[in-house]
Amino acid sequence: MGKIGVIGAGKWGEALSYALSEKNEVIITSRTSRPWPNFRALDEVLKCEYLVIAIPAQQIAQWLKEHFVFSGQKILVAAKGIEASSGRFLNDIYKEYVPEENLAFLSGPSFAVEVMKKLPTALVVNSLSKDTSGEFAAFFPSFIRTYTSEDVIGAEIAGAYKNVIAIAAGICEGLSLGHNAAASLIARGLVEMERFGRAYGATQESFLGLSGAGDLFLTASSSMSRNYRVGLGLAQGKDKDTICIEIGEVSEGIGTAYALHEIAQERGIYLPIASEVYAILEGKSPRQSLKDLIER
Ligand SMILES: NC(=O)c1ccc[n+]([C@@H]2O[C@H](COP(=O)([O-])OP(=O)(O)OC[C@H]3O[C@@H](n4cnc5c(N)ncnc54)[C@H](O)[C@@H]3O)[C@@H](O)[C@H]2O)c1
Ligand SMILES: O=P(O)(O)OC[C@H](O)CO
Repeated sequence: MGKIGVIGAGKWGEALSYALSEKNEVIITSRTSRPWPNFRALDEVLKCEYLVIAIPAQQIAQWLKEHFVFSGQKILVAAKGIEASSGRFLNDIYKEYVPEENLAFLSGPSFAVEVMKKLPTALVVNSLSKDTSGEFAAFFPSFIRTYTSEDVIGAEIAGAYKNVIAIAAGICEGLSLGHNAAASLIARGLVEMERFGRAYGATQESFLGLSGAGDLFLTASSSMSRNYRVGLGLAQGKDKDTICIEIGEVSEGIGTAYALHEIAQERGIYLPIASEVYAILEGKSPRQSLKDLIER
């Protein structure tokens, strides 16, 4: 198998580098140097035929502008989020630099810490090009089952939106609202995600499978999720900046909630849970949000 370059050595970049090393030669780079044998300078990694980019959604546009040079690479995007400042999906950002047939997007339930332990995992590689999705899917190790799909927009929306519902689920747990409320929130969250996706031409299948329901069930039911932990913090009355400092890792649900709020306003799409998450991030009382959702 060919050489794969991973860009971004946060939790997910590190886990993907580790997993992909089972069958491939993998090198990794990041802003901060790491004492790993396969750590290399960005220039060298950019020369790889296949790149896996794990830089968060809120930073990727700037990073591409400053550092990326297209020379025919195929790229697997590992981030899950919508750009808050513009409401742009990752596909829209990347395709300014890379032909769409060279782009693939990774989705599905996948905590990095479990991948690092080689626990069984199932993921979807989504690309408009069957060749590109097939090539990336074949790179994954034996403990990761991969599927392929052409529903790029569905996978992207599902992966980003579930982070916002996970924040809501953390709030639900933090307020001790019980299992009935948690299950209702997850179920209605899935309906909301799918309705939003449909407005962009996504298929229902993506939301019922690993990219949607699978990742939502994982993230919205475990304090291993950073987004869920943001919700726990909000329920305790902490503000988002304090919570982000305490967590110390990226929570894509925050930026994505702001992006969804903007899109919902512009396009007149009904997103009750995401709208309440946005309002809570802006300081609304979680109990008032609950009341507004229940009495709606
Ligand atoms: N951790 C997981 O379990 C997991 C699983 C699936 C998907 N993801 C997604 O992967 C993405 C990355 O998450 P993570 O867990 O690695 O986050 P993390 O907080 O562990 O690391 C973020 C990484 O991004 C890099 N980064 C941040 N700003 C940058 C910039 N301006 N330029 C270059 N690099 C920059 C940081 O240096 C760091 O290496 C997110 O979109 C997340 O939703 C994470
Ligand atoms: O820890 P989170 O909330 O960023 O979630 C990580 C992954 O997206 C789970 O699939």
